[in-house]
Amino acid sequence: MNAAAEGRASDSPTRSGREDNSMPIRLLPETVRQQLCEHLDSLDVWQQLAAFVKLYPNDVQHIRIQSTRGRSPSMEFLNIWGGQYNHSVYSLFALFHKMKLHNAMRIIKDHVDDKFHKYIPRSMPTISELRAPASTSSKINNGPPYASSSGVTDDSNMNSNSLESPGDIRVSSVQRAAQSLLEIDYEELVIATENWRPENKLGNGGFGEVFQGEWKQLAVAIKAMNYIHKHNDKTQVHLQQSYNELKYLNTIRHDNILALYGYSINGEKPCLVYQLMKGGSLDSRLRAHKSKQPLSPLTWQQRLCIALGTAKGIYFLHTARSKPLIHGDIKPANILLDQCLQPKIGDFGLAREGPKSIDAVMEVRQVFGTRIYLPPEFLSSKKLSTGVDIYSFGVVLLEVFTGRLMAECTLQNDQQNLLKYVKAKCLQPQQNRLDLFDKHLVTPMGDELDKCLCAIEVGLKCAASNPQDRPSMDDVVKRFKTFSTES
Ligand SMILES: Nc1ncnc2c1ncn2[C@@H]1O[C@H](COP(=O)(O)OP(=O)(O)OP(=O)(O)O)[C@@H](O)[C@H]1O
Repeated sequence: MNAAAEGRASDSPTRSGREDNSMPIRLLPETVRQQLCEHLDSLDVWQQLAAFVKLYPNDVQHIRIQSTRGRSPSMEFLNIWGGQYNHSVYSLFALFHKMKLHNAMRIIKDHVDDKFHKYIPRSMPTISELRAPASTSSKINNGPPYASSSGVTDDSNMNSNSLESPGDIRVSSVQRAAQSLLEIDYEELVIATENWRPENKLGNGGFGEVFQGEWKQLAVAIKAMNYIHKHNDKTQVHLQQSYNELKYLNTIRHDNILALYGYSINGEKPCLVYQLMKGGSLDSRLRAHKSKQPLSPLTWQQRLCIALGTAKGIYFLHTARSKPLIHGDIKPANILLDQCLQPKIGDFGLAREGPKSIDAVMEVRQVFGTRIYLPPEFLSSKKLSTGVDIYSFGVVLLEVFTGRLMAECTLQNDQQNLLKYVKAKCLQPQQNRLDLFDKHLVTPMGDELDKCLCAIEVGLKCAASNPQDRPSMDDVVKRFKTFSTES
């Protein structure tokens, strides 16, 4: 009998003998299972879990097949390990403990005896742990560029400057990152949002809720973290929750990068305060025809301007410092639009310093980002370069001009759908290519048609499977400048 059947993980955390009289995994409430699986899927750890409990190869193969069919691999793992092999929630808790999956321990802690809670580290969760996955399981390892207590670590080959474990984060480094940033009194944010009035809520994100408000005559968006810490260690919360946004967003000033105004840590919940982007996210704008109060679709010219602005923002990230900064999660949801529909790139939770130069490649231990926007060399060989952002940008371009969203293609079980479809269309005569364009507005004509076809062509080049075939962001910006009415 292998370890999976024997319950190898059950001798921990206490090693005081089996504690398997706890609830069987299969009886975990559905909401908890769901939350747990979304979290584990976002970390992409099912293979490590399966290896740790020595699941039979045919079980592993079963999970792999189900995963390619769009099923949650973590749910499959639980079904096998918890169902077939009848392990208890305690065993699962012990397994997570061994694998340092601390947030997973937190998710199921109410279903194991209180005496084991002490095995959950007292340290505050990292950004990666706090970022509950989005509604799909496509987001993988949201971990920021440091070894996370979720057990997912980056490669030791990585430049040490870009690799700080939560324990390594010094107050001084965060203070440095926050130096030019205002510390805002929480009460001012309560007033700004009219006491977090539900009508002021812009949406929910992985970190918590986002509200709009008026603070000192300034229209702001306030991200209120939903993690309520219990250890009264506000400095740690500040360090670990805000570090990446502070470190990167606060040090980069560019018209196409979202402005971070300040932070607040003296209240009920830690908050980050940003410029309010009245046009919402590009993602919501591309889906606007489906909303209850549909907005008019973006015009072709607006799409071309959004493409140019986003390309400029990425180019800046890749070139502003001696080492490129890789955003790592370029997608329509992270491109925000101001009232004039100018784009700004936000969400630097996954940004990291890249290899030594714009053309260099480095290997990392874990993939991070949103799977459907990630290139094959990163997904399969964990090769990180500026090419990752370029590929993601290419996918975004195809979405913007075709009006077809990758997430929706994925629902039809074929992530390559959009790329394949566009590639095939581009081989056809121009007349047939007209079908490519977003059907929610009049097909472009004349000069505009040429520009939009070129934009799609650039999108396809950026999303080339071979990173060598992708253009540089410099080339992309130059190309879009010629399409734009901007001088
Ligand atoms: N500065 C802003 N101005 C206007 N709306 C914003 C701003 N920042 C975020 N939002 C909106 O608030 C909602 C939540 O945003 P948030 O960035 O927290 O989550 P997300 O990007 O959807 O998810 P995740 O953080 O998991 O990637 C989204 O609808 C987003 O468009």
